[in-house]
Amino acid sequence: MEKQARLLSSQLVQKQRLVEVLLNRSVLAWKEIETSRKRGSGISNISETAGSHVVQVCEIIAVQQTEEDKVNTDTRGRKSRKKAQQHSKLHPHAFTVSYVRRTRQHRWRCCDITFHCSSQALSQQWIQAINEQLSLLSDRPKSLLVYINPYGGKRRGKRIYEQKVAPLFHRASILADVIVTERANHARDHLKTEANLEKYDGVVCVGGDGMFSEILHGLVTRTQTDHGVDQSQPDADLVPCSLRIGIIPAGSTDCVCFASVGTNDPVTSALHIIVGDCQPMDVCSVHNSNTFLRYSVSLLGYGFYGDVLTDSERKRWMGPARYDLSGAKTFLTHKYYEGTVSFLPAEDNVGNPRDKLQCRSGCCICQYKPQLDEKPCEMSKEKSDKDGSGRWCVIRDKFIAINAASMSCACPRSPKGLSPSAHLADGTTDLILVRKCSRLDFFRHLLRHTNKDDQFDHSFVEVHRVRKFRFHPKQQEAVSLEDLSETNKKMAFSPICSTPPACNYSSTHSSWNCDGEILPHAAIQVSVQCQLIRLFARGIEEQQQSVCEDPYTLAAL
Ligand SMILES: Nc1ncnc2c1ncn2[C@@H]1O[C@H](COP(=O)(O)OP(=O)(O)OP(=O)(O)O)[C@@H](O)[C@H]1O
Repeated sequence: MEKQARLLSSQLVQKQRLVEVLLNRSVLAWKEIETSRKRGSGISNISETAGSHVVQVCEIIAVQQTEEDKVNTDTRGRKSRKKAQQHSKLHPHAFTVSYVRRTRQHRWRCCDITFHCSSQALSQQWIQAINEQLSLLSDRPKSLLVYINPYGGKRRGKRIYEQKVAPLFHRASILADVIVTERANHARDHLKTEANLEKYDGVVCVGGDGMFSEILHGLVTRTQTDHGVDQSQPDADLVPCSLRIGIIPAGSTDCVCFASVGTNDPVTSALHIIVGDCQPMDVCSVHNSNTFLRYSVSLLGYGFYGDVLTDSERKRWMGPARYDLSGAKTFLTHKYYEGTVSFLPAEDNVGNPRDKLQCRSGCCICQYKPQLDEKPCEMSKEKSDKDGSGRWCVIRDKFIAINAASMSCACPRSPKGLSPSAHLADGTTDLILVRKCSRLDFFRHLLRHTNKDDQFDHSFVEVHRVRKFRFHPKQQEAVSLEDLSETNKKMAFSPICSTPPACNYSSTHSSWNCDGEILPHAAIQVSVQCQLIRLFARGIEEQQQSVCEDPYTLAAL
């Protein structure tokens, strides 16, 4: 590690103890001089070695002069107050540094530390030196456009923003223009056409996954329009969005926030925005022929997950309990759907869906840049087919579920997620095919989403990491496996009907669940757009990362 030049160092007072404080380009560090009393530190990103503390400059939120009436508020009891008064006579000026402190389960908090100085000039010198370093952090946003869905989740979006997020933005001197949405798609439409995006360094979404999807569609569509790209073309090379998106979780489902931060906590998300984190994210574009349907960042599910969503939408009045009821009902119905899945395997990807390598902060699989020459597909049992952009694999079968997971889709119900090793930004999606099987086998497969067993380790399940895929349903009756008697077998394999409504389209086809929205088409083509957007996040940190202790800084103290 290269020795960093010392920018400033002084003996200051912190909580009535004399400390040596040092600032260089990367860290603010301090160490007690009077005593070397060891304190229980708990979980923290401040490195504490024998009374020395280190905070990374990039995790400092702000520094400000401490108001006089607050100088002694950190003292309890009469004795310590008296001692504090003596100290404050000698060190009447103070400045407070607010910084990120990690707590449990990937949560961040904003902590304050106050240093007392003997002179106003010294206090100002410290404030100026720290502010100068903060001003060099060019990734930090200065101006944000915030959309709040007042009806998301438990209708607490506005309160969450005003009480937990706005004060932090204010402290970090971030200007925010706030729009409280008045209808569904208000944010999407505003972003698409009206918003003056040049004014902002990022867009913030206060709401759940549905609200995030609005922001995603608005921003991606606007970017393509501004660059003259026609997003209705399935093979169009979409232009990545320059503005980052911040997600303040305030919905009933906040999967995207969870996958990119590791927790659904508004304060943590606000702090990731303030420090200017950046997490690239893949986006799937979904088309039907030359018609653009939607973008997806998490799950595209046909069959089981499509049916659960369709049924649960009819039960919205029940609240979140509708998902359990619809899940149970769909499971008992046990339908399968016949069709053809074609996919372009991501053979140049360094990972695979069963390698148990989870996508984490600084993920090497997402950072790997593959060569563009694609090797031929080695799957012998499937027919292969060329479309000029690589070797496609084709599977015709009866499926209970076809899922494409562009991220792990981990949530409290399924802590590992649908595809535990899926990556946020490697340009692929994990295509999971669950073929026709018994109800018991399907139950065993579902159960494995909740325990440590490999959910892909079943003869009727296969998983492929792909860059593109297509699905074409066979237009025939979907049947309940339970009722598969000779009579209805005949019906199940009856000739393909020419007009879908004549053979009850809704029972022969499932719907696609596209990040929680129902798609009206069964036949779709999907293309993964590598790193099309960026979030104010850094991915899930491997463990509670302590800052690397800077030995030179500590030695200098
Ligand atoms: N002012 C508004 N009035 C009604 N609907 C809105 C408004 N603003 C946004 N929406 C819509 O509300 C839907 C749900 O919002 P959001 O994702 O924030 O909450 P949620 O509780 O997680 O959603 P869900 O009901 O899907 O679980 C979004 O699809 C969004 O388009």
